[in-house]
Amino acid sequence: MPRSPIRAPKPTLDLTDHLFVFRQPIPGELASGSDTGSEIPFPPVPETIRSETVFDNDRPLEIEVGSGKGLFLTNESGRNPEHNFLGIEIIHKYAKHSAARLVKAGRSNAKMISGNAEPLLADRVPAGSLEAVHVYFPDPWWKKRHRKRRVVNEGSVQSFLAALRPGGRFHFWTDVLDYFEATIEMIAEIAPEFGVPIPEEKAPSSHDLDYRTHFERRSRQNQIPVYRVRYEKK
Ligand SMILES: C[S@@+](CC[C@H](N)C(=O)[O-])C[C@H]1O[C@@H](n2cnc3c(N)ncnc32)[C@H](O)[C@@H]1O
Repeated sequence: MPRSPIRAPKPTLDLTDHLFVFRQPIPGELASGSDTGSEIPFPPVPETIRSETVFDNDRPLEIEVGSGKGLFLTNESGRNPEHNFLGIEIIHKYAKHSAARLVKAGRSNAKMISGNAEPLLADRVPAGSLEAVHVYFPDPWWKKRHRKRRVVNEGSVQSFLAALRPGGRFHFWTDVLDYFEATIEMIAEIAPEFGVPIPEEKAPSSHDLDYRTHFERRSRQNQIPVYRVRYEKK
């Protein structure tokens, strides 16, 4: 199913407090991050990602990998103002769109990073520091030879596990049964500290944006089954 187009935020909307840009250096390229073109003004990601460096306070930090249009971050940061929420989205225009949504909603406890979540989780998040990692409806990469591109893979699961505090949560929802089953099996094998998956229920929806994410809305409106679990680190 194709994704619906998104509108670019108004250029007058100031996103600088809500959007960091992370660009991995490309060998041979100057360290200026020139692949973001004229959009360099967004601040770079702090060397260490924690509430103190990103939000200037010490509240529990939850990270969402692949935020898409930012519905989860916007809703959840409103519901839970005592926590901080950081979304990481690799497609710049979606990261900007999500940041704009957070600005418009007046959220001071949620921000976006435009960039690849995998190296950020592996290298910049201190061990045992996160309250939760959320991955909702990751790109399926159906073809067998492309499966190694899946964002939930052996390496990222190890990073999530290391980054979470004891008792911290990893939420994984998808509508791709094969992805779901392969992930459950892989976690049981390589990350027993996550224990058994805990089923999560779909919440009743009272209005058109009252879903966990845009992809959850799309699946539910099209009667596509969704597989939802949570792990809690031992
Ligand atoms: C299928 S969409 C789902 C978006 C949203 N989670 C939802 O449920 O509506 C998956 C998103 O993950 C993003 N993504 C894929 N790989 C990523 C990575 N390595 N780091 C950050 N975002 C990534 C994609 O650009 C895309 O926006």
